[in-house]
Amino acid sequence: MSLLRVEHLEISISQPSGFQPLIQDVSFQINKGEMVALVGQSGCGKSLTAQAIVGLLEKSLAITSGNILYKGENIVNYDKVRFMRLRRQEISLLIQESLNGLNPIRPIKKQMEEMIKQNRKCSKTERSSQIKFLLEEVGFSKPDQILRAYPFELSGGMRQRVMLAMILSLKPTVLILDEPTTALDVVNRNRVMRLFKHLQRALSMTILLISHDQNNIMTYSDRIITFEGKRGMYDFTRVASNYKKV
Ligand SMILES: Nc1ncnc2c1ncn2[C@@H]1O[C@H](COP(=O)(O)OP(=O)(O)OP(=O)(O)O)[C@@H](O)[C@H]1O
Repeated sequence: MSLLRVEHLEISISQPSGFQPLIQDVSFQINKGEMVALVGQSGCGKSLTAQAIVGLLEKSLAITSGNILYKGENIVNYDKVRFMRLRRQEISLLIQESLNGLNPIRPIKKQMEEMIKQNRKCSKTERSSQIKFLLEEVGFSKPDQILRAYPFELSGGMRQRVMLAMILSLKPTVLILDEPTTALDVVNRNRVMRLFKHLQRALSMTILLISHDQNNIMTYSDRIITFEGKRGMYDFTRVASNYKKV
């Protein structure tokens, strides 16, 4: 059984004349433990689909048709509380704007501690060693320096890796990455992509990667789902068997 299945999804914008569809008839499925790339031309609906999956569509937008099945359950009509729980416990979305998710006037340590405290009961020692472990996992060789820093003291790429460490502390089953590496330089881009691959394998994490970076897609994804069509409303699935796998 697929872990996540999107069936004939239609997302519309509310206008005085009624709902106008922005994307229509989007269908695909993702199996547990896969890294799947979602690709397609700009504006075809990749980000909207990701936002719909985690219940973060803007107020003016709505799912007007179709289903989103997670572990067999249709989550389309979840209320705010259930979506919040889903995002905390099951499906995390990392987007460029996540960079703004850090509080500029609180040191990284406090922010990471709070995130873990909110979501899991563990001792202070356990929490502190988990935080360091996560920062090392995302490529910081001196986590203590990062923990003392304020967000404004870090580069965009470093802040993104901190956000990623915070999201990983939630131990999501599914990680949706919307253009996760655009703020990073080439070295960190490759490092972060290798990290995602490692997480996929080590934790059997399921990853949905939205990216325009052909290199990332070809090198790291197991499967590619392509949105095609004039209005960004078609899709098909292609197994990336011809690509070099890492
Ligand atoms: N809040 C919104 N209000 C109105 N239209 C929107 C909104 N968000 C997205 N759209 C429209 O919905 C369509 C799909 O947008 P979406 O951001 O999902 O595209 P995308 O495939 O992620 O594009 P890109 O690759 O450029 O990020 C586009 O036509 C876009 O203009």
